[in-house]
Amino acid sequence: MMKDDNVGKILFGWTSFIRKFVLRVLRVGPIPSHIAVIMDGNRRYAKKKKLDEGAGHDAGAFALLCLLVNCYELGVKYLSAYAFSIDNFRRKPNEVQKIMDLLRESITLLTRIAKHLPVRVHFAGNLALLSADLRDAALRLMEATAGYSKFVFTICVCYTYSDEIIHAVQESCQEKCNHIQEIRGIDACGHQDENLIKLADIEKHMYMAIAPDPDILIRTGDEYRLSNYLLWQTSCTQLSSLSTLWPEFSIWHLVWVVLNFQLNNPYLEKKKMQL
Ligand SMILES: CC(C)=CCC/C(C)=C/CC/C(C)=C/COP(=O)(O)OP(=O)(O)O
Repeated sequence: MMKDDNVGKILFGWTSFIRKFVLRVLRVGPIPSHIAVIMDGNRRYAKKKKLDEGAGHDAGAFALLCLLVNCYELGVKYLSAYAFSIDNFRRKPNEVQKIMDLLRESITLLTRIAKHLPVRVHFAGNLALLSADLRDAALRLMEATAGYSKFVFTICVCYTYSDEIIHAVQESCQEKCNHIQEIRGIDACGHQDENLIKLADIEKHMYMAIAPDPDILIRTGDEYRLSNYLLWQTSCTQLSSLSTLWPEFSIWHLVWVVLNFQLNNPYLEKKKMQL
């Protein structure tokens, strides 16, 4: 279980001189605007440390909140995390329940953190699949932090890219239908091109519309797949697969990944221009 005194540990326990110095040095180079993470290796971490499975996810949530603080201080503007995919509902019921409980605790913790760090928290995914109380807590946190614009933390929950694209297409169709109904009988024939669904319509209705495409996607736990995560948004993203288990992800891994981004940046920028 994540404890409330973790707020202090996350915000103040890590503010060492070395950490601040390292982040300042890193800021000399280009800073990624958006970092996304696939947090693999929580159960393996628990096994390695001879803990129960839930403790691995607790440690993973703590690592994520530390990354949030480090990204904020580094000057990154968006952090997105794949916290729970729709496919994860196929796991054992007690494991699903534990992750849901952890999400609930994380919402409480983030509400407290937001009092110290002006972070906008956004939940991206099919929130209708969450239990009513968890969905309400998520919506309340989104509403409470909606006024912050310096940093956006997106928690992808009940998310898969396939679901995101179906959602965006359905919403776009619905919007066009409403539009056609409005103009029917006035000048419907003259609006044919307007009635076609365009790229901008789809993008507007993506769950991830709140953030630009990620500059870096980190996957831990020695996995090299995208697992239905942000497939639309990652055509020009630097992929960093690390063998580290997620709960062991530290500031040094972040430094390594950002340094690689800085080295590759001229190439990535050139590729973006060619799109
Ligand atoms: C603050 C916040 C939103 C917290 C998120 C909590 C958290 C770490 C969720 C990760 C969930 C998950 C299914 C990870 C994959 O690791 P795994 O369980 O598949 O582990 P394995 O790769 O060792 O099997």
